[in-house]
Order: sequence, then C-alpha cells, then structure tokens
Amino acid sequence: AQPGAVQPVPGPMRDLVWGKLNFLHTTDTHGWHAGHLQESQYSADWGDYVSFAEHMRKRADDNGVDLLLVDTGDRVEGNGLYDASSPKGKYYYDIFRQQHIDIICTGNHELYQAATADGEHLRTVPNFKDNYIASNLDYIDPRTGERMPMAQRYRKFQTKHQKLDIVAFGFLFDFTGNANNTVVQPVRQTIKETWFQHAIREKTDLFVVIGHVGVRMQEFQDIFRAIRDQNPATPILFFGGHVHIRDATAYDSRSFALASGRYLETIGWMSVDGDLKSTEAPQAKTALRFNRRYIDNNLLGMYHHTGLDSKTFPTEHGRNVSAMIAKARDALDLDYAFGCSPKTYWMTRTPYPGEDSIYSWLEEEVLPDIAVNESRKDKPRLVIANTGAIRFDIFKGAFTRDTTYIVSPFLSVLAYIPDVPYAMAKKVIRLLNGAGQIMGPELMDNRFMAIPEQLAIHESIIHHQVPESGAHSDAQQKPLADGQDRIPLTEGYTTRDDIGSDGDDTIHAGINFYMVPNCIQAEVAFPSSGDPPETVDLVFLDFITPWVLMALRLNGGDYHRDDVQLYVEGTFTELMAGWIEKNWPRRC
Ligand SMILES: Nc1ccn([C@@H]2O[C@H](COP(=O)(O)O)[C@@H](O)[C@H]2O)c(=O)n1
Repeated sequence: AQPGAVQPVPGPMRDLVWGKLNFLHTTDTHGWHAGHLQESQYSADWGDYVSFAEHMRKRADDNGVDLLLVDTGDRVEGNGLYDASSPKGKYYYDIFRQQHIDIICTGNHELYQAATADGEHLRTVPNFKDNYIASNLDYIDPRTGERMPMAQRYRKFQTKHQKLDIVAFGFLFDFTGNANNTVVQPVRQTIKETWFQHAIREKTDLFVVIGHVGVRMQEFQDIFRAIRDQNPATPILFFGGHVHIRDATAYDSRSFALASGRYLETIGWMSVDGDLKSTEAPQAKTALRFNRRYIDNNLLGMYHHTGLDSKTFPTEHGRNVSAMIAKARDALDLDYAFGCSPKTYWMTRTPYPGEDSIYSWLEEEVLPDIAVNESRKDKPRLVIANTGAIRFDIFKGAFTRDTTYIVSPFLSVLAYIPDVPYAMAKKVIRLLNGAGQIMGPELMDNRFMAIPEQLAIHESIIHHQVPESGAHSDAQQKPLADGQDRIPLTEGYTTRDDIGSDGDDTIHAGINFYMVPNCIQAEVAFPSSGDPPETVDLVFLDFITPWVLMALRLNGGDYHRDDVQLYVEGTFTELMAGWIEKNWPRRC
C-alpha cells in the first residue's frame, strides 16, 4: 500500500474456490493504481496486486492448475496518477505494465481523446504484445492515415499445466464517442466477419471472451449466441466491465460471465472445474463447476487468500512497483491541498436533492459561481451538468490535486447557446431526465449522461437493517482470526448476482444506493420577482451537446452544433478546483 494509506480493517471472510482453470480479473481501474488511500477496504495498490498474483501463480504451479490474469479496459481517466501529468499518463504506462496480464483489451476511456488512443496504440499494446486483443477496434495511423487493427483480432494459446487450448477474444461495446483516430465496429457486424467465423470453428477446449462490455449487454449475448451455435458443448467464459458493478451470470449451463467492479476496489476471481479437456469427455456434457469471488482490494484480504502475512507477502517486484507509484505521486504533488472540504459529499449514498448530496452542492453552490461569462453575466441562464461527469464522492478533509481528478477527470468545458426562448429552454432538463432515449439520427440513450452504475441499477437500494456483527448463518463464512467469531462488519459491497449473495470475499454491512437523475440544473441570474425572462442563455457541459440539441429540436428549436459556443475559458475540472480554492479553508 502507499505511504499514508489507511490500514485495512478485518472482516469475516469467504475463501476462494480453486478449479483446474482460475482467473484474476481487473476492470475499469481508471488510474486508481495507487489504491484508495482514504478507504481501508480498498487501500492496496498495483504493487500489492503484483505480489498477490505472484503468490497465486506459485500456488497454481504447485498444484498443477492454471491461473490467468485478465484486464478489460478503462485503465485511464479518473485519478491524479493518470490525469495530473503532462502529458497525461506520463507515469501510468510503466506502472501498469508491471503486472503480467494474459488477456487484455480496450475500454471506451482509452478512446475519447485522440492522444489517449495514440498512447494505447504506442505504449500499452506493445507492452502486452502477444496478449492484447482488439476484436472490433481499428486504429488510424496519424502520419499515413492507414487503418489497421488496434491489436490482433483473437488469440489462441495453451495453458501451462492443464494444457487447455483456449481461443480468446477482446471486444468493446458499440461505443460511438471515440475520437476520429479509431474505429469501433459494431459487435453484430464483427461476428459476421470471416476471421471471427473461422476463429469460432477452431478446435479448442474453451472460449474466453473478454470485453469492455456489461455482462448483461446485448453485445455479449450476441457473441455468446454466435459461438454457442457452432460449439454446443464447449465452455465459454466471459469477463466484462464498463458498468462499474460486481456482477455474475450464466448464459447457459456451460458458460459463465463475471464483472469485477471499478476503480481497483475489486479483484475478480473466477474458477472452472470439471472435464475441461475436450478429449476428456468428447461430446459428453459432463457438469462443469464455476465459482466467482469479488475480492476487496486490501492487504488483509490478500494475506488471507495467500496464507501469508505482512512479512512474507510483499515480493521484491511488488515492493518496487509500490515504490514507483509513490515516486510518481510525489513528482505529481498529488497530496497538494486546494482546500479542506467541510463535510463528506456523496454521489449515491444519500438522497438527491439533499444536504449531503454532491449534486445539490454543485447545483446550489458551484455551478452558479463558475458559470459566469463576464460579457453576459447579467443574462439569466440555465446551467446543466450531467451527473456522469462526477466520478466519485468528496470526503471530509483535504481536497487535493488527486481528489480533483478523482471527482472530475474529464476535459469537458461549459458551452452555451445564447438567447434561447425561456419557454423552450426550461423544457430541456425534463427531456434529458426522461427514461429511454431521445430519438435522433443516432440512437442516444439518456442513461449515457448518468453514472455507469445506473446502466445496471434501476431503482434505489436501501438497507433498512444494518447488521451489527459478523455472526451469520452463511456456511461459507470464515472468521478472519481464530476465536473471532463476532467481528464487527465494515461498510462495503453486499453483492447480489444471478449466482447468489455469497460472492463478496468480505462480509459487509450494506451501503445505500440512491438513484440520481441524468442531469442537474441551476437557475442563475433570474429576476427575483415578476415575470420570467423572455430568453436565457442555455449553458451546459459540452459532453451532452448532442442530447441538448436534440431536446431543443423536439421543442421546436432549430439549433445545430454551429450555434454552440464556449461559455467560460477552462475545463469544468479547473473551474471546480478554483471554486474550492476560493471558498473552502486552505487547511483542515
Ligand atoms: N467527457 C466525458 C466522458 C464521460 N462522461 C461520463 O462517463 C460515462 C462513461 O463512463 P464509463 O466509465 O462507464 O465508461 C458516460 O456515460 C458519461 O456519463 C462524461 O460525463 N464526460
């Protein structure tokens, strides 16, 4: 863990179940490779994960079984370690590559900015040369204009001990927000291509499909169907991401799909046991046993799963990686405090609107103050921000350079359309917050403006009874230390997936999740009494421009991209950090 990271707290644990073939899975790490310095449950860093994987590989070797590591993208954007450097990712590439990953693919965040896609192609793809897969993604060389696969389309290999033949794919969901130096081909088109049709006819023991795709998204269902139609009995394993939740499901009795959360809070575990070699049971559908675990990313858990302790756990390589991260954090001055947050502001742990809601704070305090264009400052305006622009809670205490990027990593700016009839402008927010999608030339799902979790979670989850201790009837529960049969529960994930509610490795007290709207809105410089204004400036984060234009059009406003102008200089992130510097005490 990083210097200054909070110590993990023991909790009742569930063990890992090993099989002949085992996996560790990370996804949507978004630059959190230093771990969560302020949250005990997730305070291990990428160096600790390197040590953990080394011990787990050794155990696999000792027992003659196989262990593979998977990463399913969105490694960047969301933490100072990636975002605070210039250029972005100056330290990240060398840190990330220290983990040996057997199958790796791209997420949408590697593609929003052309420079990030360049970095992916020039650094991460070669760093993971034989293991990087891009089944439906092409890269366009900026010098020649040549379009080429981002990496190999699929990978065929054999495992070390069990000698299992594996055909692996690496997909991205049908993402359309990429910069123009990449091309994402829709999955339903890709699976018709000759190379894919050939690959699914390869003789193999298992198919492994990794993807930056939610395990319940249509893209995975389509891939599953295509493979299964050709291979009635072959096991198919899916590793997904994007939605930022812990999840597992099975598409049929010989398939299994796992999603492993977000922000290096979770290391996913999947194991498969049974007759895996196709020659062991040709054509016979002998039962397979799948297991999954969501490992909280902290040292106590890693000690528990490896049977080691603080002295025996860190490997030389792991220690070196932790040191690399500490050095990078220092060089980036990530602990520099812009101000001291007077309280904790939550994204979804508290109702919106509400006094502890980060969105109410933005709407009532920040947006009115930062959305000011000097030449139009007296003009009434509606200021709209999408809730997905905010990526994490703000904890009471120091608001640092790191926190800035943790909360708001994007390069979005405040844009506006001047002098929109108020009667039309005031209807926009209702359309943006409507369910479903605003129909346009492209299908634009309104949920893409909100936080990714709400792609999967459709109603608030409120835990009315928070258990006080770890005394459960769960047969798999194991006390962490001998004689400790009543350990107080820490707050954390209490995952319920299609397999059951025994997936989390640590038994937690539940955390509430309150749904948030897609967008919030502040009314600024409105007359305090009398008639509403005839026209207003409609100000919004440029990320939601397509939705705003479509909402205006649906209300009879013939507005186009040319009508959208920059409202204030500076990114939203910079404006927010500036607000904090001005309004919160410097020191805690
Ligand atoms: N400039 C941006 C980019 C993205 N968002 C929000 O992030 C969501 C995607 O996040 P994932 O980690 O799931 O890929 C997207 O739907 C937006 O809500 C943004 O606000 N601004």
